Amino acid sequence: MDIVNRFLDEESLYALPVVDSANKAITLLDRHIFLEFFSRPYVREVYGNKTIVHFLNTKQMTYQTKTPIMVDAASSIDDVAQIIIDAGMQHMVSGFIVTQNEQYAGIANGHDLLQDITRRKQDELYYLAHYDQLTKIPNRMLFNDRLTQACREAVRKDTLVGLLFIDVDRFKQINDSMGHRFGDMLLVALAERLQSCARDCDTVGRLGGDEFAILMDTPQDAGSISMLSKRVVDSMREPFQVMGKELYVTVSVGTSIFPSDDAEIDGLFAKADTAMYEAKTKGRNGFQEYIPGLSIYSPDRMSLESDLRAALRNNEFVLHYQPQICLATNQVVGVEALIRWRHPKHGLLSPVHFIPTAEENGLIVEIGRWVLREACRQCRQWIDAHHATLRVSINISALEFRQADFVEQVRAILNETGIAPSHIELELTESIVMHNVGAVLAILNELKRMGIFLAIDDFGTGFSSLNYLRRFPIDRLKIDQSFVQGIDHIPANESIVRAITSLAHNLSMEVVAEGAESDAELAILMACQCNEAQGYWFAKPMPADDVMPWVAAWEDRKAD
Ligand SMILES: Nc1nc2c(ncn2[C@@H]2O[C@H](COP(=O)(O)O[C@H]3[C@@H](O)[C@H](n4cnc5c(=O)[nH]c(N)nc54)O[C@@H]3COP(=O)(O)O)[C@@H](O)[C@H]2O)c(=O)[nH]1
Repeated sequence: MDIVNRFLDEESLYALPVVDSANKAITLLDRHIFLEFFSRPYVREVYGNKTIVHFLNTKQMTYQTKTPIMVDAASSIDDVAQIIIDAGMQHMVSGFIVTQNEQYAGIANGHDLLQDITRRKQDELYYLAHYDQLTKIPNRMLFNDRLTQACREAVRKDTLVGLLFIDVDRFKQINDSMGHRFGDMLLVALAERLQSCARDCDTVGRLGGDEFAILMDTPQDAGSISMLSKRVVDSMREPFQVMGKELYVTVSVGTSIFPSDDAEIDGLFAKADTAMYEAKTKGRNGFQEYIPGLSIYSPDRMSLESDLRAALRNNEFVLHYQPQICLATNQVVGVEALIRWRHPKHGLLSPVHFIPTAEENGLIVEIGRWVLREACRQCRQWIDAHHATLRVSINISALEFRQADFVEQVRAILNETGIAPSHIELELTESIVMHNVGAVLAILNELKRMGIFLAIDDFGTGFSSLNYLRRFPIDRLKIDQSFVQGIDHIPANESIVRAITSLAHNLSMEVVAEGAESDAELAILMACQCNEAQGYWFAKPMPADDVMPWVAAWEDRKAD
């Protein structure tokens, strides 16, 4: 072997330093050779111990072999370290030639190697324990630690600490439609963007999943924390380029301040989390500071799951309805059914608190069936009592839609409640319809044959193939509210809404704009030729009993 000869010839090699490079193929010279070459005093000791050959359990190799022992190519220097340690050879002076593809790499002194590896192992362990492996930013443990330190420092100096809790809107949909690798790459890009918003003295951390946090060190006042929150939300306006695709992402941010909101770390997190949910409830893509009175509801996943089962059993869900207005006639043409949870302890909870978990644990199928039945029953009652001609739009989750008997379930509920299919619209997301397109097309065609209306919800936030879109029997595209909000002063939003409207009209679809809140927004939506709109400008979602009186009042107001 070249390497052996070279090794034996070049005594000077003995003095070379340890080469410490992980993930290289490693050759361990047979101890017979290095024992001859290296320090005699240690012979006895090594003889007395297990040999590496023995340790590796490589049967064909004996102690006397002159052939270098090849460790698996995937072995790293850490494996060697493990061998040294396990074989009880800490006291060996020298003995390892580390090569890659039989290239000389260096000579290791047992002590040095061990020390070096121990130090690096410690560094690695610290890194693993404190940094998120995907995004390379501090993980929850290190973030908590820094927050604790910052709060101690703040007490000493009588200053403040700001906590921003950041959740990516609709991350599950992105993961489901684009795959987990794409989702991972997006999280990496998000972490970078968040870091670009913060100052060097702040800490940006990943708490897990699609949750991030920023520790704002010694903010001047609550205004500085709001400014950072706004910067974070605004920074998402630029689309992300991930794996050759362009994607618009929004985030919801909740903030809390030490010590005014809470003097304990857990309390600060709970309050920022509560504020974040409030931001989501207000339509996502925004920030909210914690204000006393916001109901704190942040159960762990397990308790939420069992609470949700109990909620189904105890009939704690309720539907609220938000009017949809035809912009040409100003008439109420439909209502969207939106679920709420009348929680026995926490009052009326927004779906942002429980729909994502229900989608993860599968309970959404049962909840969705309840929503469908209840919305159909309610619509039938409005028709019977008020001769209403309303259409009720119902949100359908991916898991519900993918049930093998979804169409049959819909048909059975329509029959059971006696509602005509032309009063019902199902809202599906882009991620539902653009997945397994052949099967989806068959289901959509079947629903369409029944006479049900079909809409794509949150249009613009996912990926739609225009080729598929034109083949689907879709009646309406609902433009996501993130493009509607601020449309009067964000030129990009207006361009997006114009593009979607023109696309929809060319495909013989109508457009509903979601989240219209101001006169100015509404004026632009009309100028963009949107067919319908819904949003707080008209009305917030309301209990079923308020709908007909609201419709009557709207008609009266129109007549005046
Ligand atoms: N699978 C199901 N998902 C459901 C169901 N019911 C609701 N949801 C989904 O939960 C998300 C949050 O819904 P909600 O808190 O009800 O918020 C809706 C509106 O209240 C809100 N909205 C409407 N107008 C405005 C406005 O002018 N400003 C503003 N800030 N928010 C407004 O938007 C939500 C409507 O969302 P969408 O469905 O996209 O039209 C939401 O994702 C619901 O889909 C359910 O039964 N099943």
